[in-house]
Amino acid sequence: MIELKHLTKKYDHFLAVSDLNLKIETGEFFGLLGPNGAGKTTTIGMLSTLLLPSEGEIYIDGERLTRKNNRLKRKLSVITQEYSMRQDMTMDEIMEYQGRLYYMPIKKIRERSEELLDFCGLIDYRRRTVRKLSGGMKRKLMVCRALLTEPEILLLDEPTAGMDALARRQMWNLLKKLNQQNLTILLTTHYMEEAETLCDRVGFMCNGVLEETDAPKNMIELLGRYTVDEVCPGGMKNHYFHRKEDAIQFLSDSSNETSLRNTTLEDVFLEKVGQQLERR
Ligand SMILES: Nc1ncnc2c1ncn2[C@@H]1O[C@H](COP(=O)(O)OP(=O)(O)OP(=O)(O)O)[C@@H](O)[C@H]1O
Repeated sequence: MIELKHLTKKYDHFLAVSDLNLKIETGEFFGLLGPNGAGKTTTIGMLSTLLLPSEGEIYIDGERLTRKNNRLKRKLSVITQEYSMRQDMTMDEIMEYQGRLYYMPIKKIRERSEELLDFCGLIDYRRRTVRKLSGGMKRKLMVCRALLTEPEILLLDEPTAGMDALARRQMWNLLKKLNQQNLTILLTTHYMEEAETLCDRVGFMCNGVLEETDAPKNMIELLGRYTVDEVCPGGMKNHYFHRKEDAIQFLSDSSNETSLRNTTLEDVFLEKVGQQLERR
């Protein structure tokens, strides 16, 4: 279990993450959502111990996480937004290099690499250099590399940023399969559909503050499962309804162009975070 207690990060006097309290259960898939600059990457940075909190603590399975606690740090693996891999190395070489960094026996590195590259659908490309991989393949390779040391928790900062629709879905399937094997996953994303599809729970962050956490389904239920989009003279308006009959009644009463659809997590996000952003 991951536990963040009063986690706070200041860059000089700028408060990037403010008094963040959050529990993520073992085996949970958690999504941290928020607009640009909300403090998501900073939170991942503190969890990976690359950044030191200004205040507060992080506990993993009840034990306090510090930079010096290598045994505890090995329970976590992080995938950042940058492709931090040598262009001239093959997949096999990337994996071997990583394993050696962690003093893994070569036999174990080879066995585990084979298993992971196969699991991620990369085995046929294992002798290809990073330079010749597509963006999606590079991201999957980063997942393989992060899992080599058999972590229990995977932290992913925008794992599908810039990916095309097919590569994104392949990554979703991969992350789902890993989570089904009881890997705890914390990801940040700007894609609400991604969070709605993958996450057991999501948290909305805005201006360094974690506003709300819940299952996407619950958030949608609370707002209203049915949305009517109405084209008004001033722009598009959304109306949310708990009962389909009420939404249909609204449609027939409206003189504007209207359409009925299911409410999505994106609607919830725009309702909650969008209003705060408009005030900025
Ligand atoms: N090294 C730094 N020094 C000063 N300010 C920083 C530093 N890193 C981040 N910030 C600021 O902290 C705030 C949070 O940044 P962070 O990168 O955590 O946001 P984010 O939610 O990950 O954004 P994005 O979705 O754009 O990646 C931003 O206002 C950012 O400008």
